[in-house]
Amino acid sequence: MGKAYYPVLLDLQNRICVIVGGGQVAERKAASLLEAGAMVKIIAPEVTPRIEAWGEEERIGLRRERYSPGMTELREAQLIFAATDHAGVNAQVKREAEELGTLFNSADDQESGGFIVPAVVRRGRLTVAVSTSGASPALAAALKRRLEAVFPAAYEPYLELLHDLRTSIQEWVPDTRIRQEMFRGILAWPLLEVLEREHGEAAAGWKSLLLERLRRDPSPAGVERTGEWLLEQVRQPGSGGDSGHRSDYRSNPG
Ligand SMILES: C[C@@]1(CC(=O)O)c2cc3[nH]c(cc4nc(cc5[nH]c(cc(n2)[C@H]1CCC(=O)O)[C@@](C)(CC(=O)O)[C@@H]5CCC(=O)O)C(CC(=O)O)=C4CCC(=O)O)c(CCC(=O)O)c3CC(=O)O
Ligand SMILES: NC(=O)C1=CN([C@@H]2O[C@H](COP(=O)(O)OP(=O)(O)OC[C@H]3O[C@@H](n4cnc5c(N)ncnc54)[C@H](O)[C@@H]3O)[C@@H](O)[C@H]2O)C=CC1
Repeated sequence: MGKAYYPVLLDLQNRICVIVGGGQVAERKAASLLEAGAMVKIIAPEVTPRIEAWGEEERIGLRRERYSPGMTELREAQLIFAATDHAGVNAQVKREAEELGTLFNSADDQESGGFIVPAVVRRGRLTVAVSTSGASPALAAALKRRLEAVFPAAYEPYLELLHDLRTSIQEWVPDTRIRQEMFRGILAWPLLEVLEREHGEAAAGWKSLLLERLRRDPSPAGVERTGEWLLEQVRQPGSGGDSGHRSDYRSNPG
């Protein structure tokens, strides 16, 4: 059995991340770093057309040179990636990263003692990361594709809504234990089902209705009652009632 890695989610917003190498692997690492809002700097004599374009658009810093120890970019970096096709160069980058005490990723050496990158499914605030600890990157990528089908796009607004409900409940309910019971109770609501059909204003309408109900009855029992009410709306969208939002739901069943 291999070693056990410790998974974390890094906040790299506006942090400098340096990639030595400019091929396919460097491009993939750079794309996900840009998604995370990092300031990416690439050092390589030859780069892919996409990296070239990012350089021209100044979306990344591009230094078209061979790596040599002591470059300013590495000293400023929070993370250092070695992704050249020369094991010797990658090993040199590793040595410098160790001297600097900077977290390091090697594209070609799992024993490098740095961090490794998982395959990722993102749905807004939801991150599902898969790793095989280096045993089979191909399997990590294949499992990611399977998980993409498990998590539909509605998870993005679903998490936004859960976040808003949670923030309000934190204001209304002083007791942590009661809050926790409420948060767990909300997971039983058929919210995902609603958000798969309702978008924009209709979805916002549901949000205010749910918040209003919870505000009047901020308790675990209130969560349960609101869940039952919501289920009723979802199951029998045609049954009576006085809510304009409910008729929105009825008029746009999918
Ligand atoms: C250790 C690790 C270090 C690191 O890079 O962080 C590493 C190392 C190596 N990868 C190699 C090969 C491939 N890597 C991929 C793809 C990905 N590799 C990624 C991560 C990792 N790769 C880390 C372990 C992660 C884990 O196991 O969980 C992903 C998940 C994330 C990312 O890179 O962003 C991304 C998928 C992203 C996605 O699809 O979403 C494919 C498949 C493909 O390209 O379709 C192949 C070819 C098929 C195969 O070999 O399986 C080789 C051999 C090179 C050779 O043989 O020459 C090495 C070196 C070695 O094994 O020593
Ligand atoms: N971790 C991963 O996911 C994967 C890792 N690999 C490994 O990563 C290596 C790189 O793969 P690719 O990107 O496909 O290779 P590539 O051949 O497309 O790119 C190599 C890059 O390294 C640059 N380079 C070479 N010498 C350099 C130096 N002295 N200083 C700075 N840059 C230099 C080149 O200019 C080029 O941009 C492979 O050799 C393989 O060992 C391969 C596939 C996946």
